[in-house]
Amino acid sequence: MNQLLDGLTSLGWASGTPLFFSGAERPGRVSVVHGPSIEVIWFPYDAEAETTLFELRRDLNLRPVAGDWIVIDGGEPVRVVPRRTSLSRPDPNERDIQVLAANIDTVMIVLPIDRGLNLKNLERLSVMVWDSGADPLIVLTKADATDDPGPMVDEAQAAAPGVPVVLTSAVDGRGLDELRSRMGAGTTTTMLGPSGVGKTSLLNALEGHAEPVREVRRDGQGRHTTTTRKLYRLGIGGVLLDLPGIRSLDLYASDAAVEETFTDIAALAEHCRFRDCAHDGDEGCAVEAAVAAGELPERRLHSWHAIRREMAYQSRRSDPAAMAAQRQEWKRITKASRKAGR
Ligand SMILES: Nc1nc2c(ncn2[C@@H]2O[C@H](COP(=O)(O)OP(=O)(O)OP(=O)(O)O)[C@@H](O)[C@H]2O)c(=O)[nH]1
Ligand SMILES: [Zn+2]
Repeated sequence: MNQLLDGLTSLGWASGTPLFFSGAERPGRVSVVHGPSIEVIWFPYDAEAETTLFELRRDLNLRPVAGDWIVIDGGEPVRVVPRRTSLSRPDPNERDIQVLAANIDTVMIVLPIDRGLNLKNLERLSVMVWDSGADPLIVLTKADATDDPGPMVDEAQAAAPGVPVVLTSAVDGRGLDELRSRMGAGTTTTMLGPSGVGKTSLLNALEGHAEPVREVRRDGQGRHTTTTRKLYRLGIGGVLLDLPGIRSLDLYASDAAVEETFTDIAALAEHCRFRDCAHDGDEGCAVEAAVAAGELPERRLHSWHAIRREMAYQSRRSDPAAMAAQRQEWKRITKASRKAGR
């Protein structure tokens, strides 16, 4: 059993958290979803990990995503473990919210500073991360390509109050140890950021001390060894989920997540005359007063307005009634499968 627990830890399971399988059930983790099938790294017999492609069962309690813990019984997935955190965005094709990845502890918001820092992207991404339940970490890349990174570190800090900011370079290696120190055994990290910001370079640089997860793959024709380029088992102990699908910046988040990112505006809003003040020409608005007094950058209030507008659009686009009904259905199925499974 101890060896199995070590194996699970190497997939990002935090020791000390409750075990999610019992009896003949076997544990695994979803590394990637290919249409109707899921790739699962799991432990069929003992502590030796294998990767298997399973067809998705229609009656699973949740539609699995990368990062999900999953229970295999009788050679097929029978249950997705309730998620601790989930990263989501509006589904580009359907009127719904799409969960992109599950059970991520830290989301690195990766942005370059070689040509100035895009604060708007930083704010949008932090809202998305706060909403997921994971801890955000701002990673500024390409520090070697700018003479004076200091002011941009300060700007990043001011744009996301309370979120740690790490200055890095894949070229000279600065900041990498600090990232590694946050990626210890039993943690799962992923990276968010637009194309070209340096995510792949960062991963390769971190991987100087790491190796991709390597297991035996069974594909019906026998067994052969392979590597999974989606779920990296880092030398430092943690797991890095590399999810090319998560590179869009569409936003869906709760009001609470916006407040976490805009704590400065939330604090000022306490002093607005009206509780439902829109900070947009309203009488007695303390936020606009702070902008006028030069205490709050105007850009910051513009971002806040833009993000709120976008969220209002997204929530109109998706159908809340249909979503609520779907959630009820999931709950019902989870309960039923728990009763049947134990
Ligand atoms: N000077 C400098 N250039 C870097 C650094 N990291 C990445 N680059 C360059 O930036 C470009 C994009 O880097 P990638 O790592 O491919 O970026 P990415 O975020 O993975 O891009 P996508 O795969 O498109 O999402 C490449 O030309 C890299 O050589 C760095 O630390 N310093
Ligand atoms: Zn106001």
